[in-house]
Amino acid sequence: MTKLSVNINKVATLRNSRGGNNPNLIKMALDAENFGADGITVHPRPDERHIRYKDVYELKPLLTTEFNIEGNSREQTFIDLVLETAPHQVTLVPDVTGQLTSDHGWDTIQHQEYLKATISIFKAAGIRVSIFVDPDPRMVEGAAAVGTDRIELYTEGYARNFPRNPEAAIAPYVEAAEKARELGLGLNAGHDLDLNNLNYFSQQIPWLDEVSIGHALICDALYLGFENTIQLYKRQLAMRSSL
Ligand SMILES: CC(=O)[C@@H](O)[C@H](O)COP(=O)(O)O
Ligand SMILES: NCC(=O)COP(=O)(O)O
Repeated sequence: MTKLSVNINKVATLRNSRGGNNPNLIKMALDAENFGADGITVHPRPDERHIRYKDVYELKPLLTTEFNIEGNSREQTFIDLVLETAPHQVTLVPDVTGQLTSDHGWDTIQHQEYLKATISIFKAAGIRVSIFVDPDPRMVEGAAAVGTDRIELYTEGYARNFPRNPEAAIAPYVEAAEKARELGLGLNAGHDLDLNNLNYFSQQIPWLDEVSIGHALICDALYLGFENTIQLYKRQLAMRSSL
């Protein structure tokens, strides 16, 4: 069954807006686990506008589910943070400095040497590595060649096109996911997944290992409550019907 990793960046964004500790990020992470999350994802950025490096150090010993740290490994501070906190998984994302949010995957061919070297650092420390890629079979082949354990498919394009034409929206993702399976890569997905588009994605690619979801899930929680929302997302991943 596909795991749900709850991205708590937006909880930190809300907390930081007033400078205090409300909402309490640690409590919300632990509550997310109690409410059924299979993991917690954070994506620290150098300006610490949401998750702070200090949060990551505090979270690690307290979490009981899978901890996934996403970020830009071109920053030495990110590499140090990951090696010092030793999460279950690190997801390498080719962010550029000052980027609003992640908006593209790795070019795994152009950056082959860099990725090989960086992935080997994390793997030597016993940390599973996933790399963020666009749904392009060539990029998936490139990912296998650099030695990553998993890929994370960047799903913003799927989410954007889903309301108009679900079949067309999912097609490149199924192709990329099949390539990943053929090459023996684990498979994650994330970005803009929500209660409307998650079940279809999950049913079309049932071998998906994990989704990480933050923005929509935290927005839904404002209306539906945090516990209920996590359960609703889990249900989308569990539901199987003849489409
Ligand atoms: C890697 C990725 O897909 C992003 O979705 C990111 O982790 C989300 O975090 P932000 O919403 O803070 O950009
Ligand atoms: N890796 C994607 C992620 O962690 C959350 O993305 P989003 O749901 O906030 O768009």
